[in-house]
Amino acid sequence: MRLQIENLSFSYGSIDAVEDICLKVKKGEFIGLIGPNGSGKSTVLKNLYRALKPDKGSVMLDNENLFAMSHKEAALKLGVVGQENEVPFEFKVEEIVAMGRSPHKKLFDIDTAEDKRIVHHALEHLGMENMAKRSYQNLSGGEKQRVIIARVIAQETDFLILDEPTNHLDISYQLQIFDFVKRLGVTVLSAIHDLNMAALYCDRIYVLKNGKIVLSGTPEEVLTPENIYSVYGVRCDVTIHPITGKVAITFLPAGMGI
Ligand SMILES: Nc1ncnc2c1ncn2[C@@H]1O[C@H](COP(=O)(O)OP(=O)(O)OP(=O)(O)O)[C@@H](O)[C@H]1O
Repeated sequence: MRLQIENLSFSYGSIDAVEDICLKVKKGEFIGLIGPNGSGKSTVLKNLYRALKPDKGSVMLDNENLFAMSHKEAALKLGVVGQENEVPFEFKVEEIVAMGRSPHKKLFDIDTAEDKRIVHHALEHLGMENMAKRSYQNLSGGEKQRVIIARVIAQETDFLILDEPTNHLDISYQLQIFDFVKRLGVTVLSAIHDLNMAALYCDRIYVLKNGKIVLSGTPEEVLTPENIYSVYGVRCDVTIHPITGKVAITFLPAGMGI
């Protein structure tokens, strides 16, 4: 087991954001975390990448207590794309991506030819090589998102935690990012809003509602019209797509419901 979360709970002051979360991720799995706005997806992920500390529960990464690891040890194992990616100073795109190499280095180590090759390779994969010298702050939301994904690729971890990684991206980059991450063959835990994307890419899905996991299973098991209605209050039609062989959801506007 790569990741095992047991009974994790977290409150923001008096707001109980997530409660008794139990979740497992096996090696090589692509796991989706879905649920309505405010259901607690980011809070769970922030507790994993240690932006927050759980009030209760345990998190084991490769059978080690995640919270007993140094930040560097954790960063060598876990790559993170969070939701807030603002950078306070003026950095070039290639400098941001090079930050992904820092867990592999000691303080004051300079970038080696190998680091530069990895950074270039990551930018190339995201179609950003011609933007390497641009200032990060002047990029569009989608371009920034691709730089942050290039940075996590340059970090070369085999476990990615992604919080809405395709937020801001047009459909071509959404598919490109998920295809790319899938091809990497790494273990992934990702919050995903788009249920059709979750159906296309996830091996298993956990569903959060009001801070609790209410369902889990394969996309076929979880993404049924009944479940989607009970979690989101939205009517839909679900079929198995003839080309992808995956669940395809058509949402039904008010008045067109069954
Ligand atoms: N910094 C904070 N202070 C207080 N409450 C917070 C804070 N961040 C989140 N919350 C609350 O915790 C709950 C869970 O929020 P969270 O951001 O984890 O949900 P989410 O499922 O990721 O939502 P979204 O889909 O909108 O990104 C919500 O009720 C939210 O209002």
